Amino acid sequence: MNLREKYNIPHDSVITIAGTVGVGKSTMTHALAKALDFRTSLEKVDTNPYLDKFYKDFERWSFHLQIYFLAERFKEQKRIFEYGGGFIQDRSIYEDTGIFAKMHYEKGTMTPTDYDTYSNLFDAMVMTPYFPHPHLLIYLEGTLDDVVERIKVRGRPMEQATPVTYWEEMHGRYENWINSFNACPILRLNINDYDLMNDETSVEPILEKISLFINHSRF
Ligand SMILES: Nc1ncnc2c1ncn2[C@@H]1O[C@H](COP(=O)(O)OP(=O)(O)O)[C@@H](O)[C@H]1O
Ligand SMILES: Nc1ncnc2c1ncn2[C@H]1C[C@H](O)[C@@H](COP(=O)(O)O)O1
Repeated sequence: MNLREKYNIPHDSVITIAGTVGVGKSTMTHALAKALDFRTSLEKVDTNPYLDKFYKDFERWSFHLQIYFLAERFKEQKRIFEYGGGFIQDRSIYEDTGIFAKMHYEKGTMTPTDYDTYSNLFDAMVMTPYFPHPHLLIYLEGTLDDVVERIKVRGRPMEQATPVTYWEEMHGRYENWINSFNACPILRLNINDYDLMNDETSVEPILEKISLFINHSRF
């Protein structure tokens, strides 16, 4: 019996991993996909044509970057649907608008007109009865210090050059965002309660929790 069967997790489940930059979403995505024999839907950072430019000049590139992310995530959504589920998704589409676009608009690095255009497009594409929401959103939470340390260790140059106040602002916003999120069931995991890098068996208690949440909410 494989782990998916052991924990009675439906083969067509779609699980999305949310949380601030550096908290461990990609690591969790790979670990869960491996354990469940699911496909991954990853955020591609290296091939993003706007990300470097964006970090150098938020005002100039924030609208372009949001449109790019929205298109990429929507394409991924289509791919997940076409395969009939069985996916772990690295970051949810909801964070693009609820965290990033909103933050840049409110901090003055996205114009009101651009934010309005982006929000209208997002709502028309995502906030409709036809958009398939994930079966579960796993929210990873950690302290600001731990997250900043992980960003440092990972060493993406554009993130190193970004002031800590940016990560601090984002960290605070995530807490408020998750408290009012209601598009699908949420499982909160604290990053100090598991260690997927050094202990492979730590995935099993997570699968157990996923099973409880998914089977409680899916019919
Ligand atoms: N349990 C862990 N303990 C220590 N470091 C971790 C752990 N999980 C992830 N990391 C490291 O933290 C950094 C950020 O993780 P990553 O999965 O890329 O985060 P995200 O996708 O949320 O940005 C990476 O360098 C990764 O190796
Ligand atoms: N919607 C977004 N707007 C701005 N920046 C974003 C958005 N989504 C992701 N990002 C950035 C943040 C990181 O630098 C990279 C990858 O995110 P990660 O949380 O490390 O997977 O893209």
